[in-house]
Amino acid sequence: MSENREKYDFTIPTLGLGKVKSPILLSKVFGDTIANYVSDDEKILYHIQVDEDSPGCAYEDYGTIQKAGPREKIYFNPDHVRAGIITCGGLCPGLNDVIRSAVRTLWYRYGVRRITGIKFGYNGLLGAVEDSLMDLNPDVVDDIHRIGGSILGSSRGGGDRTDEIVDAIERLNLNMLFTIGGDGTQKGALAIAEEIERRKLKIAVVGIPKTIDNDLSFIERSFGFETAVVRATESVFAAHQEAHSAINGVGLVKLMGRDSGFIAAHTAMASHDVNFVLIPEVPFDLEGADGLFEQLKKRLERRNHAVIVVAEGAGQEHLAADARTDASGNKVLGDIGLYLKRRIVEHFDSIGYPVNLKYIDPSYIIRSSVAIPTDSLYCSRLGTNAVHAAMAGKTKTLISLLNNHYVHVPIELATRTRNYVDPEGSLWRDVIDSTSMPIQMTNPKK
Ligand SMILES: Nc1ncnc2c1ncn2[C@@H]1O[C@H](COP(=O)(O)OP(=O)(O)OP(=O)(O)O)[C@@H](O)[C@H]1O
Ligand SMILES: O=P(O)(O)OC[C@H]1O[C@](O)(CO)[C@@H](O)[C@@H]1O
Ligand SMILES: [Mg+2]
Repeated sequence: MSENREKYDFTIPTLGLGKVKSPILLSKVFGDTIANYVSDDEKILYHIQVDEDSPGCAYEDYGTIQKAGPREKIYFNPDHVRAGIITCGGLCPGLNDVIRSAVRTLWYRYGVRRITGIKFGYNGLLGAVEDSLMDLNPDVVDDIHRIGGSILGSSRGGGDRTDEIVDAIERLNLNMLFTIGGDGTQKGALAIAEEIERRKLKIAVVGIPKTIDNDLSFIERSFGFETAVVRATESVFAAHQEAHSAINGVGLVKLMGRDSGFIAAHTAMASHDVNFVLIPEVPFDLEGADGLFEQLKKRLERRNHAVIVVAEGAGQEHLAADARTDASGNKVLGDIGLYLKRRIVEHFDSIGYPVNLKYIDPSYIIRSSVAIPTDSLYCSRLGTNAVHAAMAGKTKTLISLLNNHYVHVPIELATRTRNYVDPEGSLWRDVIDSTSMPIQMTNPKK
């Protein structure tokens, strides 16, 4: 097993040595009940699974990751800092919590007074919108955790115009940029940081990973994900209630999850009412003995009602090919929810076994909602650690939670691959167990 493990290079790029004494007064002594500075040498293990048969089974061979947190010596003199914060890509619960925490840490902990919010993502830096800048301070961000969305707005597209973006960053005199966004945003951030390096500028680029789909690698759980699952279970409860109260009732709920079915998988397990979970990682048939129609019929004959959860990226093979992409280059997906709704009703009508199907698509209600407390707390800590990283001169770096520690992960590593539900892993196995979805449905013979 351990032979297959890849060794990752977790080296964190920096702008230079930290020579400035941090204005945050912490301790270097363990046991004095005062929080300690974190040194660059404090690391955690990436792989914690131990395979006892293999020599040197864990430890350094498989990568150690630098812990995030306040450094005793920092790179930037806080008086000289001009920080920029940007949110890009789709909305996600907790964006405002991250902004709030970054602003408050810059202001109160480091004494930074020049903080600029860039509105509507990378397009805001490209002059595509009027009044694209916003001064940020603790008063402005005081209550923003109580509202969903991002006070800065967001957008797709434009991220590949790296030269123009760096020109704008130079014009604004920024020396640190916080990029809050998903894989696309962070790929853009890396390109920006590389151009900054080519121009021999000293500007830190630190990412805070955001994706409601939970599909970023090297991030244990992305912020907003728990909120999404909580909100999604409310829709499943409604779908179940409707289905349970009808003759041959079928509740069909479509959830987000473009390439990865984490929200669908977790919601199914958290709600205990779901019978069929359809995710992008696991193909399924509609027709045939192991197809959805036949298995749904069996379930209805047995229990009179059924609930199906489908992730938006599931079953795309059933839909007409669509070559379109959005402004960021993401593939435009076919609407699998509406397709299933139509096909299920048509099929059961055609066999003289009509069903009463209620369809719920709560996607944007979920995505724009306020973060639940556990997510809010998480966002606060990500924002704070991002500021510590930038002040210490880290760049091309993401803040992540791994093995229950806040750590620095190179953006290059985090954006190299996507995080998927492993059809052969324990999460999907437990989904199958808890829903009793027939296992043969998940292995179509094509
Ligand atoms: N490969 C890339 N290089 C440079 N910029 C990119 C790249 N991919 C995307 N971007 C830019 O990043 C921004 C956000 O990308 P995108 O719309 O794909 O959302 P995201 O950050 O992946 O978040 P999510 O998928 O959660 O919505 C856009 O402005 C887009 O132009
Ligand atoms: O409708 P939009 O804004 O293009 O975003 C939809 C996509 O954004 C996401 O919510 C990711 O942020 C995906 O789950 C979804 O596919
Ligand atoms: Mg993305």
